[in-house]
Amino acid sequence: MQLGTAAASPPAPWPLHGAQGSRASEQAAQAELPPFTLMRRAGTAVARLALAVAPHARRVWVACGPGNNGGDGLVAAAWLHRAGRAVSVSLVGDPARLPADAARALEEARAAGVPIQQTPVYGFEPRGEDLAIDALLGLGSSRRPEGPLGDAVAALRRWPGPVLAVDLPTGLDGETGRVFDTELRACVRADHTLSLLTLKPGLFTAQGRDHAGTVWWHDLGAPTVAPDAWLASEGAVQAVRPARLHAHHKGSFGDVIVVAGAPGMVGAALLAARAAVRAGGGRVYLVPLAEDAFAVDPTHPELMVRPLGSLEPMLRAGTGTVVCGCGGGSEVAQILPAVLHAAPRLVLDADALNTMAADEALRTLLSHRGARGAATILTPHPLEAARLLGSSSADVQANRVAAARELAGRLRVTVVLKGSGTVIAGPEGPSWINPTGNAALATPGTGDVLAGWLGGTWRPGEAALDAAVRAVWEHGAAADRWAATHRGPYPASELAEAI
Ligand SMILES: NC(=O)C1=CN([C@@H]2O[C@H](COP(=O)(O)OP(=O)(O)OC[C@H]3O[C@@H](n4cnc5c(N)ncnc54)[C@H](OP(=O)(O)O)[C@@H]3O)[C@@H](O)[C@H]2O)[C@@H](O)CC1
Ligand SMILES: Nc1ncnc2c1ncn2[C@@H]1O[C@H](COP(=O)(O)OP(=O)(O)O)[C@@H](O)[C@H]1O
Ligand SMILES: [K+]
Repeated sequence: MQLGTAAASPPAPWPLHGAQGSRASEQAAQAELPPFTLMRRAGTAVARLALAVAPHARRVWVACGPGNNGGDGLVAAAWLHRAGRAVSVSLVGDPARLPADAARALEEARAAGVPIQQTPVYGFEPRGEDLAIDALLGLGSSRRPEGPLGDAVAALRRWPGPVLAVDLPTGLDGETGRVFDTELRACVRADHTLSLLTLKPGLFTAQGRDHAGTVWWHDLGAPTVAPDAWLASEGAVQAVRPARLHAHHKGSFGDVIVVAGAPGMVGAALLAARAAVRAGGGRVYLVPLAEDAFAVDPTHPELMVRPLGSLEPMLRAGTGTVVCGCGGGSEVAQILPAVLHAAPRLVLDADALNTMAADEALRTLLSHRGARGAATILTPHPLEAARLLGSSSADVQANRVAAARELAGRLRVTVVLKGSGTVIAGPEGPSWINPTGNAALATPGTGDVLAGWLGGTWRPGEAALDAAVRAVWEHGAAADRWAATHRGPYPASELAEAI
């Protein structure tokens, strides 16, 4: 099934399994089924999808690797050959060393009369094929493809026609979405990927989206194994979208206090506050950190602008969600202790995060919030997360789910690790990956909008994780609607009005 397909009711969240979970699922299925059953199902599913995505294809090239991923490709090749397609297989690997299932697939493909070329791919150029199938490496992939495998990947990258990847685009780590080759060259860029047995998280975050194309999933009829993470869906978001009842009044939704905007950065605070209004926050107060800031937002007179001196009494009232940090500069340091102490629900972004990264005492205050049941959501981009973890953004990007989880556990907070495939993680339970959003969001201020949106949508009493999953989905969905009719970056001020 294709993810996101329109259905009578919006789809539930999709279960994601990393390498360990996928292997556990494979073992559970193998234990129940006669030998070769899973591979036959896998290869057949690949062949059927090939015909569905490229019904015109008369000639198909299948690049098969040295493991069971190659075996899936060989089953698909034989199936397509029997269906009357002109199939050519390039087998990269020693036929004598194939695992048992793949060896059987090779035997059957040969018996069916599929032309199979060995160790060829160097210098391979298309000869009129209409579709290429990447069955080089899947779950067993652990390092940069080199030698003949690297040549085959290069040939697939030169390929001008559509590419269907079996299980994973070769060169991509299915667990993390990192490309093994740090220069991002030795990885197939597929138009379609059919994830087999389980859906792999790496298809949806880090470099995964750019290499997987449209993701499809076939569970091969295997028993279900508890997921490692969830992919958010419209249905999952609807399930946690709070109702606006007829009898609701503005006090029903909770106040929002945006404390942000150091001198020269007041725009960031405005973006957050405007988004909080749009998100349905009850009363939205804007407390600029810059003393000479405006006293009213003329285009949004519903925003209540208050001087910094009024913050502490407002915090003492103890009911509002506080959004803190957007464009906060070094000035944010002065108010963080009070905010950490008093806010019942707190969203920390940008300079609030950088300030905490440099101040252990503030981090201790933060983790104490978790211990006393006060909820906090951190919205770092990878560099901000790295500063908090004492690592590098490359380390964070190498395993985004693990990094978000580590940070959530250390500080006892909910973490929204932003970027392609935003990760939402709490200290316990499965994490979430968000599939909405696109590179139109890669422009200044869209993170401020997200922080404000989160503050405005988060209801008193609601779990931080639910609010975060919903806000990130809606923020990305607005960008997807916009990108359907526009090119280039999405101006943050327009996004703040549109979600
Ligand atoms: N078993 C079943 O019933 C089912 C299996 N299924 C299918 O099997 C796939 C997993 O198969 P798999 O475990 O054999 O791993 P696969 O990805 O084919 O590669 C392993 C081989 O590649 C080699 N290798 C790795 N990286 C390399 C590199 N950079 N450069 C060079 N060599 C490299 C590695 O060598 P090694 O690392 O051990 O030296 C090993 O020889 C899975 O993705 C799915 O498609 C599903 O259809 C469900 C049913
Ligand atoms: N390629 C992308 N795909 C999806 N979302 C993206 C992409 N690039 C950026 N975003 C989103 O845009 C926002 C940018 O936030 P951030 O980096 O904090 O920018 P700023 O601080 O300028 O507002 C985040 O929500 C992030 O997830
Ligand atoms: K593959």
